[in-house]
Amino acid sequence: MPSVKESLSPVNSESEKFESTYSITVVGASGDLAKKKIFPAIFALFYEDCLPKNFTVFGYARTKMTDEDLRTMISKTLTCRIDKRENCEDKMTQFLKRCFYHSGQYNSEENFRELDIKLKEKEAGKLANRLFYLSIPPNIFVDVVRCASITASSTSGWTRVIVEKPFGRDSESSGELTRCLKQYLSEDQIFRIDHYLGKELVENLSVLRFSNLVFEPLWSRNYIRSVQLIFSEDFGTEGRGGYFDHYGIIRDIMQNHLLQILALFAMETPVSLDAEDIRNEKVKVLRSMRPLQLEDVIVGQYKGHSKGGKSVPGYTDDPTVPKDSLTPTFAAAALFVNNARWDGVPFLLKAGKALHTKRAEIRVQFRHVPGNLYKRNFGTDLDKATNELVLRVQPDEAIYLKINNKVPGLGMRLDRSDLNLFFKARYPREIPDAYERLLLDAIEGERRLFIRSDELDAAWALFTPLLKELEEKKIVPELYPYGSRGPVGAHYLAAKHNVRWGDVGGEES
Ligand SMILES: NC(=O)C1=CN([C@@H]2O[C@H](COP(=O)(O)OP(=O)(O)OC[C@H]3O[C@@H](n4cnc5c(N)ncnc54)[C@H](OP(=O)(O)O)[C@@H]3O)[C@@H](O)[C@H]2O)C=CC1
Ligand SMILES: O=C1O[C@H](COP(=O)(O)O)[C@@H](O)[C@H](O)[C@H]1O
Repeated sequence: MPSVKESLSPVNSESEKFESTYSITVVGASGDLAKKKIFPAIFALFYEDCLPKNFTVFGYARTKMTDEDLRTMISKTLTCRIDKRENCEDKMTQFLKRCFYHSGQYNSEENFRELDIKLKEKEAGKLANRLFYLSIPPNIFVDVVRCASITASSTSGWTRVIVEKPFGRDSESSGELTRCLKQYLSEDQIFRIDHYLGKELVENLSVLRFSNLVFEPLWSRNYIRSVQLIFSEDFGTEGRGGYFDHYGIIRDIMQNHLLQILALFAMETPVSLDAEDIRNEKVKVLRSMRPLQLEDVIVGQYKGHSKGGKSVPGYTDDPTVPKDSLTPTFAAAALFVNNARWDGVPFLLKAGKALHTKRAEIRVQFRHVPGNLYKRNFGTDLDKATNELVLRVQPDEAIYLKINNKVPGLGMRLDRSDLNLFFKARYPREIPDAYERLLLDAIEGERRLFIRSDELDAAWALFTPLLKELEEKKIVPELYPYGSRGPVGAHYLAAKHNVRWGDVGGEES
């Protein structure tokens, strides 16, 4: 099977009949994610000449649309990093010629056979590789996979399926989903996407650690005092309340995005960069986690308020959310990896909607310098003198290290300063969206950034008992005002583990 890059190279007419064709079928093409992320990512890959020569894009959904309607939808809703580039319009015109639409039901074998006929027309008897992107609610994943797989055996190339989260709501439903999908697909055809793994700084985490001798030896309980994984959004669940109320912030962000980052952060050195070697190490971390207790977690929910004639809605003001909903829109948790490397180190995870800022970061707080010669220069608060390594995942990607430095001049005054790698300044080019990287990886069969079923099982095994307890005991979330820094309970949780949240220490902390 030629790689995408090989198939980008020119071919002579003799070899043309052995060429591969590629198709991406976006199932749920009329939906929010397809418009916001998937079509823009496919177009960006096309614009950058990263897609194979013979590729076709199909949209599939129940909504009645023509090919032209889909094209109009794509060009009208397209906002991506490319859209201000030169010759974007020409490229768009070329791109749209490769986009087609088929309307059908998600459980209709007949409708998928019709799609198959249209795909075959484009494939023109060549080796046909098909990627299906399931951008649909999870209750119809299995129907679609069943119908799409009927035609898979009649194609000569590979068939792969990208599955969007949520992969179930707990161990049981996730296990059931995996079993059902595996009736029709093998594990290596399933690409479970966690788009945080496709973010530049998350990929860079392993590079930073494993290719820099100044960091790798420090990566353990001997030097690291706490690790903080923080996700905050400055908007609420507007427009997605119905979905969100069934899941909550722990399932929406913590059990997947933050836990995946934790596993990557804490894993042992993999044998190689091969997908299976990396995923083997991640799964070991997930299986080594100490079971989560209720007292390790605090939950919150945002409330509305009005200020100066402006009002913001609370979570339960959303008409699709029950007035008495206890679903958390904020959670903070202390997790521990029970192994020799991380014994006793708290991994503090925090995720919240409707907070004061939109940010995602990884913060590594180091221990105090033993017998610090300069301790009297820091007054009584030695915490202010600890080094901290921050990977700002978004916005404005950056890696910075907080160090202590002498303020120039006479006398001895120390200042906490940053060694700062600000990506925009160092690399003045746009960073591809996570969906671009992940789509390209799926086309190339690179599984490193996708979730394997045993990783998923381990992630749910960790969170399911906690989620059940929160729900059975009807734990009432602490209310916090929309646009605030979240519930104070999060500070008590950190204090219990003798640390402070690094993101609330100052203006540009
Ligand atoms: N939106 C986002 O930001 C994110 C979404 N996701 C996940 O991606 C997937 C798609 O998300 P999103 O685009 O927001 O979803 P939508 O609710 O927009 O659904 C996508 C499409 O599926 C069809 N659909 C919707 N509800 C039903 C239903 N009950 N039964 C059958 N078909 C239905 C609709 O198409 P039609 O009626 O034309 O058939 C709709 O356009 C979901 O699994 C979601 O959890 C993950 C991360 C972020
Ligand atoms: O998976 C999800 O992620 C988004 C946040 O993604 P980002 O790339 O914009 O940071 C979040 O809003 C959504 O609730 C969740 O389902």
